[in-house]
Amino acid sequence: MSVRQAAIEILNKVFATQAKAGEALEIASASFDDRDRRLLHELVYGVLRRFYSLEADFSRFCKIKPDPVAHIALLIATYQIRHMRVPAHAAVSETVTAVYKLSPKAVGFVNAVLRRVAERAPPKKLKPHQRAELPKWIYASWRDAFGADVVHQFCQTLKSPPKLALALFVDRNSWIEEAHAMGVEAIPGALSPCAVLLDSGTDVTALPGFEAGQFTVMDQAAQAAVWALEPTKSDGLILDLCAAPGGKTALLSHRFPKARILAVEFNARRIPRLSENLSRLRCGNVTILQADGLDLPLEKSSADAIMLDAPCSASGILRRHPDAKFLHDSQEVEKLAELQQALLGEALRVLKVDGEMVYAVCSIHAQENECVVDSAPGLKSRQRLLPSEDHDGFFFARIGK
Ligand SMILES: C[S@@+](CC[C@H](N)C(=O)[O-])C[C@H]1O[C@@H](n2cnc3c(N)ncnc32)[C@H](O)[C@@H]1O
Repeated sequence: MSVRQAAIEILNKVFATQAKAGEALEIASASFDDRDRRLLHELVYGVLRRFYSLEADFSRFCKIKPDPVAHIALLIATYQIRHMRVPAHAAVSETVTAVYKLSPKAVGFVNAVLRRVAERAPPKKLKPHQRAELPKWIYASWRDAFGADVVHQFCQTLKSPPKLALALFVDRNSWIEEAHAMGVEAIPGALSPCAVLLDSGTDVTALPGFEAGQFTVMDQAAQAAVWALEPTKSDGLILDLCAAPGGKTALLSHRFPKARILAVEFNARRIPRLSENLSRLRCGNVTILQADGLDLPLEKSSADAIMLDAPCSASGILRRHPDAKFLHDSQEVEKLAELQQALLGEALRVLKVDGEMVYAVCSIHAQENECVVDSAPGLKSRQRLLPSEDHDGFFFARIGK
């Protein structure tokens, strides 16, 4: 199978069956060498990031509605013509060959449309949601919440891959010095005392301390949510609800080495990875519990502190996971908000009086943010970080009892 064919199939799975792009890519990548794997990755993520402007571009030349394969092929080829250093004739012919294998009757149509795309400049005017590369409903909701200028500004940052961010469990200055000595550019992150930022393509396995579990990959906005937790007792019981794959558990474990940490995860299929990560990151004070965060097998008022990193629509991490904008609609966001509210209620049941918890989500929709926490009587503070060049969008709130 060619790279373009694989890209069409992966994107089709994302659009038609709401598959996660990362998982589909991991499966498909196994049959390609490094160079083709990088190309496949770039085609899939490039199209997901710039879907709306690409669609507006080629649609000018479509007299009929393309079938799903033709639609995705047009996205892929238009992406190559506009954003990659692939000669237009090669982008067209390679894509047309892939269409021939997957939907032969669409070949003539795709070929004709792509030739027009290659001859013409991109459209001068795009609708606001197309400029922001967002579905209409997300654009409208964020425009109303944050203002059009702010949305357009942060959406610019969503069009390219993010920096690599690490949470370090060793002295940050010494680690950065070691990285510099190896010729690796690394700078401290401003949002977390243990964050460092590196170029997006950096190979983590070649960095100092990888084998020794001295760091984990985690955006610095997510780290800030963990640093927001201020337990009254640093050697008590800390619950990490919704723990897999364990990034925040690991940071909690290293921040509070004397605490007993219980990492709760509902999805049994995610437990092996959680367990593997925690042992690689030397988190000796953590016990894993497979349980439903909505019905915890724990006494009322038994935990000193709780981190609740709730499942969400991932609207804050579109730069990292641009498929998230195709996976949830506004009704699903409402359903997620109900789940988040219920998880918060159960967390507050098991939290000790005078204990403290952090509610966090990597989404910036108000429904999943202030609408969830504002009715909590012990709300102490809340913060929404909008996505930027240096970090993801994130929301976290400190809540006492
Ligand atoms: C946002 S992810 C957590 C990321 C994790 N805290 C980290 O930093 O690596 C949400 C997790 O919640 C889990 N989850 C979903 N519903 C749950 C429930 N009812 N009880 C416990 N965990 C749940 C999901 O399986 C998923 O692993």
